[in-house]
Amino acid sequence: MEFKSGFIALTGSPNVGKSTLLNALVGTKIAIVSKKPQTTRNRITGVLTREDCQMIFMDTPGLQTPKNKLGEFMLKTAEQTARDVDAVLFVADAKVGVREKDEEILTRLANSETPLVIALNKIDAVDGERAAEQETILRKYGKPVFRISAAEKLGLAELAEYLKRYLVEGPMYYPADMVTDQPEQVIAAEFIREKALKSIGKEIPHGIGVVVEKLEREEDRDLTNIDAVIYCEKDSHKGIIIGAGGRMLKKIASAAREDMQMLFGGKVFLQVWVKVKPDWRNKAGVLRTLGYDERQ
Ligand SMILES: Nc1nc2c(ncn2[C@@H]2O[C@H](COP(=O)(O)OP(=O)(O)OP(=O)(O)O)[C@@H](O)[C@H]2O)c(=O)[nH]1
Repeated sequence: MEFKSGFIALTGSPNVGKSTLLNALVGTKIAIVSKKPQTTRNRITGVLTREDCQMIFMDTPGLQTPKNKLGEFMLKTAEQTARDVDAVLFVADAKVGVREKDEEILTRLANSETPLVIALNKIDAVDGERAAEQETILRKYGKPVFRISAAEKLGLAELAEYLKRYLVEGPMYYPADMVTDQPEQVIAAEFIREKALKSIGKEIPHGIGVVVEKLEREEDRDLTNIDAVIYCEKDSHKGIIIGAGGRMLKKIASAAREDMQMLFGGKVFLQVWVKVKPDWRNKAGVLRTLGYDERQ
């Protein structure tokens, strides 16, 4: 039996459930899920290994009109990824419906040489009629459309089976037990960012970045020591993140620590600081320190 492998880009508008889908397909919490749009900023790779094949998923940042350097970088990364892969999996949201922007992107993707597969997600949240209506819109592009629910794990086996046809005879790029190639620091930072976004709600819209400055293992004690900094734009935001008596920061850190313990195994000792760096999103240099490398 020949072994097949390939790279598949996950793309679609913000908040349609790409990260949830990646996690559901790969089976371990890697990509970051949040109710806020635009939470995926890194190209997090999920690896699905089976006896006969390996699929490497790229979780691309949402495609949208860029508003600042970070946005420009995100769009560029998404488009580059779509060109370099064996297939593109476009995710649409049955709840919100197919947007004008989705149709623009689908038109572009359908005309490109890379095979395109479309998934209509969140079918658990709509009735059959609504799902059928959205599916009709998506079928216009003459590409396969799958109805799925990433959250309820519906239709995922069929989707994965279909995607296998785009794999090509090739090596196992990653060891069978590996689920991501992101450096642990980046994943740890994403965990903190996700918890902060969830806890702080709308008060600091996208105005934070997280850097893990130290990640050291003490194998004999089964302990990982992590130091991280949350960057925000304003003093008032720093106050919100820290919270009265430091309670908010404590809540963020302890929730993040739980996820880290699951990922790294053993105990995690986590220390988080909050620093103000005005306008951090528009500074290419800072973006690089935060792990968003333009050269990728
Ligand atoms: N009802 C329902 N909700 C879902 C499903 N999949 C994802 N969601 C929810 O949709 C929201 C966005 O999910 P994400 O996985 O973060 O979406 P994303 O496309 O990765 O978002 P970006 O990182 O902004 O591009 C979260 O609140 C998820 O819980 C689904 O199948 N059904």
